Amino acid sequence: MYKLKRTGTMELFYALGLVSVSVSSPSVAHTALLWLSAALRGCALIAGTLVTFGRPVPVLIRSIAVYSLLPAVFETGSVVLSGQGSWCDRPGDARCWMMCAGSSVAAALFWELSIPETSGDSEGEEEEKQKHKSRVLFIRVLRLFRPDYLLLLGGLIFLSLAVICEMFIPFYTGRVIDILRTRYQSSEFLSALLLMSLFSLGSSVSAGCRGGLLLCAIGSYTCRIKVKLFQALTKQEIGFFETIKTGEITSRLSKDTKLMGMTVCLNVNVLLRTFIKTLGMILLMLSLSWKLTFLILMETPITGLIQSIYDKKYQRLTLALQDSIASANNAANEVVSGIRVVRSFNSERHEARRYDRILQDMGSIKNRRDTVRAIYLLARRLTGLSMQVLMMFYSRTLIQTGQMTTGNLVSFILYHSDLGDNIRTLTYIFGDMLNSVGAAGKVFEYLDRTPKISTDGKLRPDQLRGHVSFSNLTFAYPSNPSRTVLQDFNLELKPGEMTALVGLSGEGKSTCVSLLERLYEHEDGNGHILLDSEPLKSYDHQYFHKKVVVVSQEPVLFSGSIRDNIAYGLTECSLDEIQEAARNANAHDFIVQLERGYDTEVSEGGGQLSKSERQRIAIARALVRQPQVLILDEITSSLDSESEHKVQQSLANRPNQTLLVIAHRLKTIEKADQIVVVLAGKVQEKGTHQELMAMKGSYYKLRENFNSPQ
Ligand SMILES: Nc1ncnc2c1ncn2[C@@H]1O[C@H](COP(=O)(O)OP(=O)(O)OP(=O)(O)O)[C@@H](O)[C@H]1O
Repeated sequence: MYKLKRTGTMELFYALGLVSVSVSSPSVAHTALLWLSAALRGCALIAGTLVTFGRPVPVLIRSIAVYSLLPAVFETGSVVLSGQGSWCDRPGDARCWMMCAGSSVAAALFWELSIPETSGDSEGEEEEKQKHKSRVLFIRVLRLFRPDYLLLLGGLIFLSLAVICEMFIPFYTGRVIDILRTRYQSSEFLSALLLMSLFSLGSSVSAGCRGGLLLCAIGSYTCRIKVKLFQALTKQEIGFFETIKTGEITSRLSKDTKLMGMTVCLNVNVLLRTFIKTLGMILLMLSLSWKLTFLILMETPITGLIQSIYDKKYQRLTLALQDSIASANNAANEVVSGIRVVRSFNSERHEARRYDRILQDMGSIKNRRDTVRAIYLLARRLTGLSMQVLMMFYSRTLIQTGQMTTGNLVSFILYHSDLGDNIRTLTYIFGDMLNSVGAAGKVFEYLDRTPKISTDGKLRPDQLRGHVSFSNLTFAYPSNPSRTVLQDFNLELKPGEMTALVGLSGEGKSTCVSLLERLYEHEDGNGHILLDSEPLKSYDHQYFHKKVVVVSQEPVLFSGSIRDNIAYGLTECSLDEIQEAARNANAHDFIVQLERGYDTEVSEGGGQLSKSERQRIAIARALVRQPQVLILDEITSSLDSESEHKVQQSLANRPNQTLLVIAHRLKTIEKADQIVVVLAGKVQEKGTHQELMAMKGSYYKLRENFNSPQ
């Protein structure tokens, strides 16, 4: 006769009439009673904490939940597995009480150490927002896959087929063993063997097709995103490139776009495959022995928790290690590139010590990472081993009582060894998916960015005179907004006239050119720049850059032939036009002397040409467009006098062109119609050479300085 002892909380329930059932053996009623008492005990204790603290304390709630539920879980487990009750069938038993109290404290401690509470509401909200953002990003990444839906669908179908086939292989392995162990019937044996081979073949073929289709989808997706991102980047204003490091941009283009593709394809592939496989395996295991399945599933939360803690810690340390490797490389690079300074300041020892310190830091991070991995492997092995021992022990009883065959056990063991791996993969993939979605976030940030300088202008007049006026212009660079570079700047460039900007270095001459080229834009209300009385932004982007062309101080050439470089950006340009422009820039003669003439490949940056040759190609590139406004920013420094003469002659052949020249060699601009001296971002003086010399002001002083022996 089984009686509940009237102890503790149970006495209270008893008194309230909630517990009054007596059962002679473990039964459904007894189990229900245990669960009811667990629920009531939990509610009473939680109510007690609420009254005491006035608010729910998560750590206490968790401990109470474990403490209250454990006896019922333990007892139910014992009844299900062995058919006998444990010492928890008597609620007052000290062993049960101690086990529950100890386990709940251990569980609470384990939880607190591994998954600490967030410190405040704002952090919780932040986390929630982050999750929401990740979900939104994930959907966006998925949507961009639209053109590859067919490939993806095919991949997913083959994925499911591969998984289903794979799942049946251990099942038929067990069957074959059973047939061999018991009365052997060749037809049964052969059919089991045939099915096993068919499933193996099906799984291999489907896995191959799945891999191929998904890789195709990733390739096409990554390529599409790269092009989109590249287009978005090239539309950005120059100020954007000054605030973002080149490394960051290239990393978005190469690494993050690839990660985005992986997010959906590889992770979803692995996730789905593992998920379907896990589910299927659990179903098959249940069909083999539901009791044994129930036993081994108890391991799942522990494996999941261990894996998730390990992933978080390991990832953090891996990132730290990467940073540390990068700083060690930086330190070495710095010393190697600046070895002359290091040597002449006798700081070899100092640098060696610095490098050693960085390496030691790196070593310590590496050790910590390896320790975490060792502990993880140990914990994983121990859990797996304990579960295997338990499983073997229990399966012996099941086989002896005829509830299971040896073949079933073999299948079961094969499934079990896979199950642990699958659960680990599932937990890992979730973390990895968040990482990849983070990469997508950075790519979308650039994709969504609206350039600060618009290119929506529509104006394309048939006739452009090329009259430019800067009026009351005030400007500061976006990267240094507190420093005004141009202040109330006024300047007029007339068609058919040559204007020269002169002045000391850093006074604002190139800034005028950058503004006229629309590389930067002044803020509204800070003056105007008008071209034929219209603001620059109202002109069509392509039209504008065909009519207003600059040749800058540093000639930039791109990889491709010389011909491509001269016709750069023009859709239609004949070889005659190219050669004509090259002649005017005094580049034709040296080009035809090259082995492949105009088809000579220019390496990136034009490395194998001299600066003067590169400059002449850059001038030809400007002249071939027959611009209405031509800007030459300090080009004469890299030209010999013959080339300079030739260029001046060809410019004289276009009498209606507006010409703006920046020059340090003042001799070259004496013939200019207007010379403007720029000082501290303002127009200091203007006039012809003769007028300015007669004034004996800033221009005169510049000339004097220029002519005086250094
Ligand atoms: N991209 C930039 N971002 C921030 N400040 C800049 C930038 N470019 C130039 N400046 C600053 O603006 C000022 C004017 O520079 P600018 O290049 O227009 O002078 P400059 O007269 O053309 O000089 P130089 O003759 O040496 O080319 C300088 O003080 C310079 O430091």
